[in-house]
Amino acid sequence: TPEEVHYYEKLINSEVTKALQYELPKDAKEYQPQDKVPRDFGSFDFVIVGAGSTGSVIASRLSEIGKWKILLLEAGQYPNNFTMIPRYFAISAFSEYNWGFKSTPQKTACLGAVENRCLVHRGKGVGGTSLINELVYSRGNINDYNRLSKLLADPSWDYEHVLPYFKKSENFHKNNPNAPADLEFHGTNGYLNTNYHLPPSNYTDIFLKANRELGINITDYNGLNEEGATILQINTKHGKRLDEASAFIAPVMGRSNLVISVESYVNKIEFDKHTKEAIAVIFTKHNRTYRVKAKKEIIMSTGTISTPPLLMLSGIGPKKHLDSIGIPVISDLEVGSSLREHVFCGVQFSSNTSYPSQSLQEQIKQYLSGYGDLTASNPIDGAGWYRTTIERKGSPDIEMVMSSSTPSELGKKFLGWDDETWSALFNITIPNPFTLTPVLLHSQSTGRVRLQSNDPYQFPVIDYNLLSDSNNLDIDSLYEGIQMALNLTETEAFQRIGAKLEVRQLPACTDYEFLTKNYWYCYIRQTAMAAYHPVGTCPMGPDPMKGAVVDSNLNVYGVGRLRVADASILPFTFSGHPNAVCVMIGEKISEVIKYEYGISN
Ligand SMILES: Cc1cc2nc3c(=O)[nH]c(=O)nc-3n(C[C@H](O)[C@H](O)[C@H](O)COP(=O)(O)OP(=O)(O)OC[C@H]3O[C@@H](n4cnc5c(N)ncnc54)[C@H](O)[C@@H]3O)c2cc1C
Repeated sequence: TPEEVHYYEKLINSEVTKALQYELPKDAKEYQPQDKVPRDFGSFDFVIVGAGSTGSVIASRLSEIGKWKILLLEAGQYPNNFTMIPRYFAISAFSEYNWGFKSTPQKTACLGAVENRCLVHRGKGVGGTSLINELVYSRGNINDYNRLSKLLADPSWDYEHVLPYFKKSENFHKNNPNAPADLEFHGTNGYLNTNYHLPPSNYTDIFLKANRELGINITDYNGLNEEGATILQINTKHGKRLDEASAFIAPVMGRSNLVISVESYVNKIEFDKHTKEAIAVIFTKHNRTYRVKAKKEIIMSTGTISTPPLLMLSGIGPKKHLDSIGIPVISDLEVGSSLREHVFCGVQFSSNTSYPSQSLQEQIKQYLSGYGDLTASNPIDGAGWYRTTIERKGSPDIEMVMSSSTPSELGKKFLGWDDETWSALFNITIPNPFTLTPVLLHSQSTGRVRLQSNDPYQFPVIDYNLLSDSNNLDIDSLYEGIQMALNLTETEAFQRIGAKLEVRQLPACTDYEFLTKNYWYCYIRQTAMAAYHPVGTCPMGPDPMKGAVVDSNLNVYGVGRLRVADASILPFTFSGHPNAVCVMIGEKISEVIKYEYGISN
């Protein structure tokens, strides 16, 4: 109705204005309580901490068992009408739905960002990071899982065994008849709607044609063969964001055995001194402190960046580090010691084909009918998965994403560019710009997450250490990714739209001859950023002496009744985005728990 269109127009204008003025928080002091002695919040069979992509799935699945009482604790709020608009993910990132973390000043990447800090966008709210993500549904490569199961010596993590969980969660719609889809790899009865953005984009067509010219396969990257060019699958329903809470929790909100407590900031797990079993969780809500007991288990699903500080504050972490800040050690484990990330580095081009522009009202009308620009984070949904000459792990190590790229103040803010780099790259008029962005998938470099102090209301110290491997394999791979982007734009398909490289001399790179290999290496270190896919800070593995934090059933080593289930458990980055993997982890661990308690076979 015209009223609805007017409502959304007002909502969008006000959120954009708010986001432009919004300062990301510097700490979690808003959760600091006024009391000291915890009040009793009762007891539950399972306490799940964090209602993000993984925690939402676990809460939904465990509460299927009517006799189990489940508590889901979440620091943030429920999603709203604005977070539901896929196109505005970067605006939602400048609101109370983002924790607002930043990395330490970096030396080998993010050099064009303010203070050389990469922004570490992490969602806060019921839905977690899936409230602000780009909604691409991607599982990674079959070989990622086979490599994982080998490392764990546990066949339950190989692709054959995880595929049923992917299918169980998925409700796949082949709503674009031209999209490549291996239907036998997709599920159609799950909570998680997966489909294609409509209408199909002409730019995507050009991208696929260019790939075909280069002899590259067109493929369903979530099917048998990931490698090749593709049309991305996204998690939306009738054009709206389908974050994991909307998918898995909204349909079961009526269950009386599932209690969700929002605005509840967990700051500690308590253990029985003798048995070292996790028995309670301490959290603050509306300036008060509470203790809730867990009769069976506590499951930490607070994500790759927030799970390590919570474990460390509770006495689980590297002894040396905990000793240095005066936290008594319960289990000496390498928590937070191997942060891994994807790294992206965009390259701009101009063209002679304009992207059709529409009024906001028109876009809203289409959104309300379930299609159009607002229904995807990136309406150009062409992407490719390729191997460089460096790749040795049997799966693509570069993803290429095509997007439209109209420079904006919000884009600058979202990526954290400093004025100098921003002006050099974008403060120029580029006709009909588009961007090709290679993403490094198999990063060799590792970073870490540590505590600043024993104060739970301070943010963690996040050192990405991107592109820092001594053999330069990471930067070599990204350089090859850029060459792939240049090759693609030299095809007839791209030349027909007049594709032309639009890279400027960056002030920080004037020592290098423009567009030589050395120049590109400088360009990469200036403009490459963390791709918001962090994993690895509580890695699964068979041996805690070799850095593992959890076993392959996600039990934390050295203590009892405590599991970690979120992206932090992945010991290496996959050839894909992590959200669908988190959903699979949630499905899998829920089955494992039901089995261990004699509920399912
Ligand atoms: C901009 C952006 C784009 C992305 N695009 C994609 C994409 O297109 N496809 C894809 O697959 N992945 C994407 N990702 C990554 C993906 O969304 C995440 O990897 C995934 O959501 C992580 O899930 P998780 O369960 O590990 O943690 P989260 O979803 O982050 O959940 C953690 C939850 O714990 C809560 N929490 C944290 N600390 C506390 C505390 N102390 N007390 C109580 N609650 C707490 C948080 O508020 C949050 O709700 C993107 C991420 C970003 C930021």
